[in-house]
Amino acid sequence: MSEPLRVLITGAAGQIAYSLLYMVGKGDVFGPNQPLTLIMLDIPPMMAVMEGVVMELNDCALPLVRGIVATADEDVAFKDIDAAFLVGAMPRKEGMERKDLLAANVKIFKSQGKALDKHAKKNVKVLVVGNPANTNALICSKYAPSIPKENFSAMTRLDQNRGQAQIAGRLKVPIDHVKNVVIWGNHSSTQFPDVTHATVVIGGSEKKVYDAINDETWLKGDFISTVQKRGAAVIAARKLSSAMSAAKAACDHMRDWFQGTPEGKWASMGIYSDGSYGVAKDVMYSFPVTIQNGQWKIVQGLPVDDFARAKMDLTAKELCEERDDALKVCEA
Ligand SMILES: NC(=O)C1=CN([C@@H]2O[C@H](COP(=O)(O)OP(=O)(O)OC[C@H]3O[C@@H](n4cnc5c(N)ncnc54)[C@H](O)[C@@H]3O)[C@@H](O)[C@H]2O)C=CC1
Ligand SMILES: O=C(O)CCC(=O)C(=O)O
Repeated sequence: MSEPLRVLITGAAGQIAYSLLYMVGKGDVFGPNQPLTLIMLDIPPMMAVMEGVVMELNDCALPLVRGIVATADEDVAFKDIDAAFLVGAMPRKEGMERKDLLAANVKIFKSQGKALDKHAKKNVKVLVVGNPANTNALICSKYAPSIPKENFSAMTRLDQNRGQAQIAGRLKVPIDHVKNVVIWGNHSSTQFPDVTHATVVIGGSEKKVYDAINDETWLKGDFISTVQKRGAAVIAARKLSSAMSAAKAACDHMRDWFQGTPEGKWASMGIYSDGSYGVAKDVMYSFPVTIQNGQWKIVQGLPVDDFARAKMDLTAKELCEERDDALKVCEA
């Protein structure tokens, strides 16, 4: 067995972390043979709660967990880490848009960017979950100039999972029969969940989702808005934001990043835009990627029609505005 990987989870006393710590600790992300040191960061007023979570984590008796560090000190938390799940941030309440969180949350990611720059391994892989996730990831990377921009990402995997679940439900097939629903852009209500390239195994053969569903009005209407507004629907029902599904999506994202995407399957992740598909540069935009040996590559050459173009541009515009607002907050 190899040396333990040092894995940081921030917001460790919060609701996403409560599921995420267990999933990571039992090997869902780094595999069944990879020992781990779990590092938990939260803010000082949450230390007593975090102590309780540490007790429970110990009581889970997880063989892969070889050490637990629980701290409120960023200098301790970011030391020599291999992977970071940056979850800790304020969640949105009913009636808010995710960008309403920007002023409160972006400063957390400025500070954690600096801590990454100073303390983390230079090949650390960083997943930002805390909202507004894309812009927080961008700010984090800007304050960690010694770490390659490719090592920062924002979570849109929950949106991909939501989209694939909608399709599987409508076609009454198991979820793993649906693949390559793409999320373009921001993890916000402007995102574009795109099924143009998605396929489904149905009746033993692979078909285009578009043909299998055979209802363009739904695919271009309710399907898109259901995925865009799913976070708000969960908040309205639970009075709390998605947590179990967010933790699962964070595991899917990091697992694919560390272990690679299966042959023929794409993952959507918010990554530093290189201008592919005519998208603005210098934003963390969600693209379809394939991953091998820990390196993602944008899936290139997909046809983009006028409908898609308008939606991809709208979400890019929002990201540019968020970036400019966030930089103002950071520089103030
Ligand atoms: N990208 C995505 O798909 C999703 C993103 N989210 C976002 O994830 C974030 C966390 O959500 P929950 O766990 O439900 O919230 P929560 O409120 O249950 O937990 C957040 C935790 O973060 C901690 N925290 C605050 N500032 C911190 C700091 N500077 N360092 C470390 N910890 C800090 C809080 O004390 C709290 O324990 C929210 O911003 C939420 O909107 C949630 C679901 C999906
Ligand atoms: O919608 C929110 O703001 C909370 C959680 C989230 O980002 C989501 O469920 O997609």
